[in-house]
Amino acid sequence: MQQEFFKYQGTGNDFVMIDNRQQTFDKNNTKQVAFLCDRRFGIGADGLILLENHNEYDFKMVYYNSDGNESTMCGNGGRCLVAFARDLGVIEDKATFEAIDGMHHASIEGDIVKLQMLDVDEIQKYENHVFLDTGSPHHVQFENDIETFDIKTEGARIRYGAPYNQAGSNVNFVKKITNDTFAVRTYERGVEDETLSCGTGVTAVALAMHATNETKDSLINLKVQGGELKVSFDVDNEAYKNVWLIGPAKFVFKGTV
Ligand SMILES: N[C@@H](CCC[C@H](N)C(=O)O)C(=O)O
Repeated sequence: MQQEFFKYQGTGNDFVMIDNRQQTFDKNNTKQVAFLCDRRFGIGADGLILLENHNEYDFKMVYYNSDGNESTMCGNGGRCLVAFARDLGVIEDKATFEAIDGMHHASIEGDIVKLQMLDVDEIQKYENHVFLDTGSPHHVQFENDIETFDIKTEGARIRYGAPYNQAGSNVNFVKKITNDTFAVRTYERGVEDETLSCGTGVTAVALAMHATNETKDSLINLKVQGGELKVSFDVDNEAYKNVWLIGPAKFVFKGTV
């Protein structure tokens, strides 16, 4: 059977999008998802996302990593899905949708998508790193040599090492640029490589930088390999609420495979 697809990217984190409102996509076919994401034999993407109908909300998001397995929340993918939903005529400029980590609000203006992320009330601080879950698990650590650092080798070592082991964590390397601006490079679990941007990752970095007093700001600029994102939040005691991930999400091309 021929499969129509749409390709979107958010700061270089790229996704195959499929309109699955008619439930025609075989959701358990891990090999097919991995094939569609393969950059040499398939379309090529960091992940694949299904847009499905939802009883209560505008739509439902189902996210797969490029290894073919369904995974936890993808922030850039969520932003791209909002752009896809707008382009399909499912929404106008506002959306409420369900993802694996719960309900999300979003808005879109041109190609800028604002996506509300999970509230975060547990941030684990260690001597050399911070761990938190922003819809997906994230290890955050400083790396001053960020431009030349071997992200893939070191990221994989941390991702597969204790305490994460096989279940794994995404790994973010951070360099402070100014009090409200940080450079970030991310090794992504399920892609098993560096991606050009990670939405839940930069969200984790912004909250981790605030929680460790590296910044007092609540609107943080994140420079990633594929562009720039912003994260804003409110702080209530030690909890982070009203967390928004903001940045571009763009249609690239569509086709049939
Ligand atoms: N690219 C994503 C994160 C996707 C999930 C991650 N690879 C995992 O399995 O934990 C983002 O933009 O948040």
